[in-house]
Amino acid sequence: MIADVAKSDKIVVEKSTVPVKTAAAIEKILTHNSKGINFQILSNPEFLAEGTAIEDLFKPDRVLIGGRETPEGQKAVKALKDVYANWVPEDRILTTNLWSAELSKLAANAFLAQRISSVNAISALCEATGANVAEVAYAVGKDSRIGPKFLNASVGFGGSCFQKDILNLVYICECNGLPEVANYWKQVIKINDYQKSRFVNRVVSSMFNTVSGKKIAVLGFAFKKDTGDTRETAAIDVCKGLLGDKVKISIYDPQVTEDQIQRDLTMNKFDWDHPIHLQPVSPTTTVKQVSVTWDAYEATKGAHGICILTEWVEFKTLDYKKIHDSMQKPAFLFDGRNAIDAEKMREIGFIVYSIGKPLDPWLKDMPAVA
Ligand SMILES: NC(=O)c1ccc[n+]([C@@H]2O[C@H](COP(=O)([O-])OP(=O)(O)OC[C@H]3O[C@@H](n4cnc5c(N)ncnc54)[C@H](O)[C@@H]3O)[C@@H](O)[C@H]2O)c1
Ligand SMILES: O=c1ccn([C@@H]2O[C@H](COP(=O)(O)OP(=O)(O)O[C@H]3O[C@H](CO)[C@@H](O)[C@H](O)[C@H]3O)[C@@H](O)[C@H]2O)c(=O)[nH]1
Repeated sequence: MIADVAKSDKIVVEKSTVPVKTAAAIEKILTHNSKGINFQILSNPEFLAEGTAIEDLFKPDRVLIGGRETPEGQKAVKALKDVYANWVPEDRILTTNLWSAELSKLAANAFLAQRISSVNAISALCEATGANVAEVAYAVGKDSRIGPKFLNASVGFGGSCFQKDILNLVYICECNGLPEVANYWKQVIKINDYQKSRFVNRVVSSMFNTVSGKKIAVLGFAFKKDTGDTRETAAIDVCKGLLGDKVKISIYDPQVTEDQIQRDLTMNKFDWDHPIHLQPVSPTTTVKQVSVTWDAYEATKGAHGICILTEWVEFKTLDYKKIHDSMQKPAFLFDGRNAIDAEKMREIGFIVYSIGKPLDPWLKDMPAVA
């Protein structure tokens, strides 16, 4: 512990995303072990996103520093502010009290995830009514009070942060006797789970209500493009949902290894959060119905359907005519990211499902039961 080795006063900075009041716990532990040394705890949450980490570091929307409202606390805040001031404009460095900084990080992620669940909820209604979610999101986002970012309907948000941080927020609400507020935020996760199962149901119902014995190619396994991270990726739940129906799945992702995919599909939810030596995986527990390829054409060869689950740019420029020729007919394409031009795919001969877009007559005849 830092208290064991510190020989002079220290500033301790929380960078990780933590429950509100964590600084108070750290402060207590350090003070009780301090041997006369003073510790100032600061909250300085990290807002970078994967895939854009360096950009976010150099040009952050804001830097947030929370500290005690005492002269010592404010001195510590200033010391950290001076470090950031080397490359971040001063008006982007916000200073608050400790609890505001800790809570702002959780609130920011909850708001971001809520936007995705909101547009995903609307995507279900678009499919039911013939509206187009891209047009709706564009029109809604043109309102400057709402703004255009983070309104892309998808198969569901993933990543190590959103779900964990909302559950963190929910837990804090419950601990503070606020069950209504807790339930409000829980709903963001419920809609995300609903979106993933809705996608699986759409795949199964379109393919004559069963995928048993069929081959599905999954293009993209990472939780978003430009990362090999698979934590909480929607692909895990979609693959597990399909595997319930004895499907054969062939997966291609430019950044994710076979080992990682097998581990994800055999592991229980949240087990990835444990140290690797405690993870319950052995070579005998691989999923036999799943194969992993290093080529999109190999993955799709002989397949009955394709699911696009990550918006990798290279998926836009694949030779879909060649892919269609190599597939079983009718050939299905389920685009969980609205990543490709559905009209062009229809011209090639695919039966296409795009999240939140007007449905093919084929899909209308086979409504998915969510
Ligand atoms: N990944 C991101 O893009 C990102 C962005 C902003 C904030 N964050 C936050 O940063 C923190 C780290 O995220 P990450 O993606 O680097 O995670 P990570 O899983 O890669 O790293 C977490 C590390 O903490 C260690 N750890 C876990 N529990 C521990 C414990 N009880 N005691 C000591 N060590 C423990 C793990 O062994 C691991 O080395 C999280 O709080 C996350 O919410 C992450
Ligand atoms: O319009 C959108 C935007 C994102 N997503 C999905 O949402 C998830 C999260 O995306 P993103 O936020 O870009 O990635 P993260 O790296 O998880 O970053 C989030 O989580 C980090 C960890 O807390 C924060 O620091 C960042 O600010 C916050 O954006 C991914 O599955 C995306 O595909 C959508 O489905 N639709």
